[in-house]
Amino acid sequence: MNDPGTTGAGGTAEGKDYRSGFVCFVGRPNAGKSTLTNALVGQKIAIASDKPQTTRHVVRGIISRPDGQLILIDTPGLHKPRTLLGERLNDLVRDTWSEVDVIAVCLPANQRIGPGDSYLVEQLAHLRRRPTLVAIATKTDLVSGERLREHLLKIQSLEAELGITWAHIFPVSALTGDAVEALGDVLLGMLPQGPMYYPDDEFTDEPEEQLVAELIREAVLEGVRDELPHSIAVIVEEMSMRADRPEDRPLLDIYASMVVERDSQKGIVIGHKGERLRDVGTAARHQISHLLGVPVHLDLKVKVMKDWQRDPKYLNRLGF
Ligand SMILES: Nc1nc2c(ncn2[C@@H]2O[C@H](COP(=O)(O)OP(=O)(O)OP(=O)(O)O)[C@@H](O)[C@H]2O)c(=O)[nH]1
Repeated sequence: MNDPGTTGAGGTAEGKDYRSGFVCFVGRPNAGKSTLTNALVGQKIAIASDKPQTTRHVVRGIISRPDGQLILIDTPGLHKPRTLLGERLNDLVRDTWSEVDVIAVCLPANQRIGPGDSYLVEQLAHLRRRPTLVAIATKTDLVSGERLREHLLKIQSLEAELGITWAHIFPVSALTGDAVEALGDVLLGMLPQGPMYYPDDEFTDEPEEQLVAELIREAVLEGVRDELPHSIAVIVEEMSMRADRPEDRPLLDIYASMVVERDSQKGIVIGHKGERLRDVGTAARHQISHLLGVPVHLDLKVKVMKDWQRDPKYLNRLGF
């Protein structure tokens, strides 16, 4: 991702000292990743619903400065996979981690570093291509100087324990703003020289649509697995950012169809007075919105394609 020759999205670097690249904040739930993202990004960005054309990754925020651009990438957490989708999501997370320039591990100062944190760092140690690693001690406002010192030493000891090297160990409070600006400087300083990437993409790439289709399918199957195990497919007909939205309130419109094989199945999927369809829509919308990091409007219809599983024309259309 850090080769400006192949990844530029058409933007221009402002002089030869211009740095740009991709940073991913990781850490256990509640570690303070979102709050820190918002603090770093402050007023200076368009909270990104958009992504640079060069990547399939979810952009969480963009910090643009005269001397560079830092693009914060979002990934879901790693979870014990129970389904193929779960495995693919984990693969996607690891792929993303291998491609960014810097991974910043958020370790809240008010909590002991535990097995979950070690597991995460171990996963980073085993990536096929390991980016620069930074440790961020978050929420420093919640602890005493003594406790913070202990926390920082513990973070440092992970190096020997897990076979990694921190390029920096950085204490910060997103709440008070303490050291946030300095963290931005440090992160930007670690990026390679590169182009100004610009977020002007419209979520058109195929893999993302497939992922969305699968999230919808999972939501549908949740309620009807026994009744209709294999009869449901999902087509994402259209996916685009809604025009004319304020920059800080983006909305992604998704038009999708659930495909069933028979008229009788249509009723099952829709449910009494459309209740099931509404529930599925709500569940899927939350999942998609979480994955893509942008609020979603989901328009879900049900279509009957007679015996689609045996019809090559339908199968092609459904991407099998
Ligand atoms: N005191 C204090 N609280 C903080 C700070 N940063 C975050 N918090 C609080 O910690 C909680 C979790 O913060 P988030 O930013 O949502 O954490 P997250 O890592 O994004 O959480 P997930 O989305 O669950 O992964 C929230 O209640 C924040 O207000 C900080 O610097 N100081």
